[in-house]
Amino acid sequence: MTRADFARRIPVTPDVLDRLQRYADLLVKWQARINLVGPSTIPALWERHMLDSAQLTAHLPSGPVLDLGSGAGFPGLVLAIMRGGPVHLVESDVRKCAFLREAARLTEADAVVHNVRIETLAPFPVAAITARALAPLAKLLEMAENFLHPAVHCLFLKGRGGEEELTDARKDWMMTLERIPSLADSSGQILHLREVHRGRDER
Ligand SMILES: C[S@@+](CC[C@H](N)C(=O)[O-])C[C@H]1O[C@@H](n2cnc3c(N)ncnc32)[C@H](O)[C@@H]1O
Repeated sequence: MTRADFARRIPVTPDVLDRLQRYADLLVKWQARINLVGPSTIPALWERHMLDSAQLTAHLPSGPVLDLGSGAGFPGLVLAIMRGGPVHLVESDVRKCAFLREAARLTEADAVVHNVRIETLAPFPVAAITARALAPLAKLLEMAENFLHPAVHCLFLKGRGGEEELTDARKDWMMTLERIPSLADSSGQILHLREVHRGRDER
């Protein structure tokens, strides 16, 4: 998938596309020095990373977003570029945070980088929580627990194992669930959770 293919799938302004390109260029440049994403995924950057992240914009409520384990900025930094912020990027690795700060500066993204482990971050109000490739769902909800409230939307990008993770998470958590097929991965889905709270459905 090229940048032009991406723009055919996701409606974006020329300005946003230009800022995404700046982000892509910086990522390729830094990737030579630090491992930001799997090297084999670089040729498919616009599909595997940009489209995969950008598809979440259609499902996000307005208001602050918290992106857990942002790594090189997927999906959080793409969302900050596409829809404005604030998007809070939580990442424990110091070098990845240096990259995220530089990428946010260069793309004029409304992103706040928190170089901490998510478990230690003092909670603040957010409208949505996003994550990709951080942890299985049950663990992810534990990590997000301080930020959960009935109105928060959780949008988690999941691959093939999503169903198994759901079964496991439902042993300890109740939620309203919508499954959305991924635009970027034929075996993947977005788990859109609302009203997440601890408990077990005994019906
Ligand atoms: C597999 S990477 C995924 C990165 C990105 N979300 C993506 O999909 O490309 C997971 C990232 O989460 C970070 N991480 C792991 N545990 C964390 C924690 N408890 N708090 C904050 N970041 C964490 C790691 O440093 C790593 O960059």
